[in-house]
Amino acid sequence: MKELKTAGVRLPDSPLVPYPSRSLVPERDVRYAPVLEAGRLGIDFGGLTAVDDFTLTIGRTEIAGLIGPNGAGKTTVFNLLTSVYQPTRGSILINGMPTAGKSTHQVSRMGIARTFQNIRLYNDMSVIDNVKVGMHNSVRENLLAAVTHGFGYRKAERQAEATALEMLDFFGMADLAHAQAGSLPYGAQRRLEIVRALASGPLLLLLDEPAAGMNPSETAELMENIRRIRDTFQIAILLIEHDMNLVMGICEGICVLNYGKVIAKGSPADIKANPTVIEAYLGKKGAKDDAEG
Ligand SMILES: Nc1ncnc2c1ncn2[C@@H]1O[C@H](COP(=O)(O)OP(=O)(O)OP(=O)(O)O)[C@@H](O)[C@H]1O
Repeated sequence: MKELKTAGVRLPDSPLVPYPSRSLVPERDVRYAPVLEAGRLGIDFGGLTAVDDFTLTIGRTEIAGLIGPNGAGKTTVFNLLTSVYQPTRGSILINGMPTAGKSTHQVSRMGIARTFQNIRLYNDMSVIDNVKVGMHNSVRENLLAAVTHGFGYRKAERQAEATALEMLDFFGMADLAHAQAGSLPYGAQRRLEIVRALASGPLLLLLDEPAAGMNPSETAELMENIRRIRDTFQIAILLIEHDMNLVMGICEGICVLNYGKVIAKGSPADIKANPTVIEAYLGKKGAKDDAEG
């Protein structure tokens, strides 16, 4: 397996004591404390309870899915996990540390990165500069050095450039490094968003509808890339996705939301066979066909 020199976060060398895992895939990551523990999370917008009693544990190297009908509260969960919203109730631990009261930047430094449902790149900037923006976590100390020691800053810049190129190469995009981000084809822009999120060195990567607007071959490539990201960087991935082939094909554990509440958790096989999910989300006939297929 290709080892990136500079990017990514490694699991600790010596395993922790056995952890009583409550993650979506209990047999995975049993020796490590979970990367995410969300406990009884809830948020109200005025009179509307968008998310309620949301409890989810994600293991260190788990690929997990968050699914549910339109308006179920999936993006709101991402906004809670990344401190875009502060919860009305409940708690979030990232790598064992509470996020209560933290800003989005602080939570990013704690190890969460995300992509958005609608692509949010700096279209006028180059591809590589977009990746370098994503690296702000690791180079921020060096920005201070820019003010105090010019040499340190130039060295940090060179390192950032090399790391960004290495990351782009990992996704087959090194030759596009100096193209304008906004000029890339749609699929490449989506890939760049993921590279940029990864560049911050997260422990947990949140992908909001990564396959939206992709054709079947782009989706197949995306699935392969998601697996490669997990295997190479040894991080956890939580994705929101409506493409059930992708979700069932790639996620080891799935959490289903309906009207802001968790209605099921389990393996793809469990979810496909769960009558509550079939009724609430997949549609009786579609889910039955899928489960039997
Ligand atoms: N800032 C907000 N103010 C008021 N209501 C909100 C806010 N954010 C989300 N909501 C409401 O919370 C509910 C959940 O929305 P959310 O976008 O999380 O659903 P979703 O599952 O991501 O849907 P989709 O699959 O369509 O993206 C919706 O009723 C939405 O209108």
